Amino acid sequence: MENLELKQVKKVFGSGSNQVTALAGINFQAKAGEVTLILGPSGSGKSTLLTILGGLQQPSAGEVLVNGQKLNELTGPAADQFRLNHIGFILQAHNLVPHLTVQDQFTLVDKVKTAGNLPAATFDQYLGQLGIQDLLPKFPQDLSGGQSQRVAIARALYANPDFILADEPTAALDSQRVTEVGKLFQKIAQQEQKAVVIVTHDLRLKANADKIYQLIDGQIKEVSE
Ligand SMILES: Nc1ncnc2c1ncn2[C@@H]1O[C@H](COP(=O)(O)OP(=O)(O)OP(=O)(O)O)[C@@H](O)[C@H]1O
Repeated sequence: MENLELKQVKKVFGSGSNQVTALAGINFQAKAGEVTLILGPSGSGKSTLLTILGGLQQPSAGEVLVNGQKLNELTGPAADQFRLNHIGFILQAHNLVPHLTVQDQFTLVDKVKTAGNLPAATFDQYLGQLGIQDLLPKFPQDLSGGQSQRVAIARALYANPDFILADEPTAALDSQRVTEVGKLFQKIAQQEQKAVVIVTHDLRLKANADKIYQLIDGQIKEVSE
């Protein structure tokens, strides 16, 4: 798996006077080895782009391609299997399971995806870099927003996906943590040849991005920084 691509992707919600064009014909590519940042104001289409890229929702028009193969023609169990094996989502609602400890959030991944998850030594390193080793016995209700965010990042990384798609992964973090998370994403992209796509308002992540795009009113353009 090397790249994930949008070709002429449009997404329109509603109809008539309620119609909203969230994405107005997007061409975009996320490549293995790179952290790609997509910046944009609220309502510019960032979450829509990310969820279409990962196959969580379908475009109204256009194609989603994985290494040139059409992802948006996969449906039902085949689409679920593809997402499970290749895509790691870090979503705004961290979606931690309320009655499971942090440790068990990761054990649950092993139950759902029985092969290909990270070896314990590598995962321990990531836990250390995310500063969450001490949180393993805790329940989600006892975590701060920033701690939940870092656990959600760790859970996505644990499944060792080819593509890591993150929606505002650092909103609740202080600047030092943002730097650490940014460095971890970049290390994983480079050393493990993963493609990391982050949609965010958080300009602090620019320091660890390889490509930066701006999304405004459903249109995307690369910015040179
Ligand atoms: N399921 C939906 N039904 C109707 N409109 C939607 C739906 N999802 C998104 N939209 C609209 O599409 C536009 C883009 O929304 P989106 O959530 O992708 O933006 P965003 O850049 O992620 O915003 P934010 O930074 O606030 O999360 C907005 O006008 C939003 O109201």
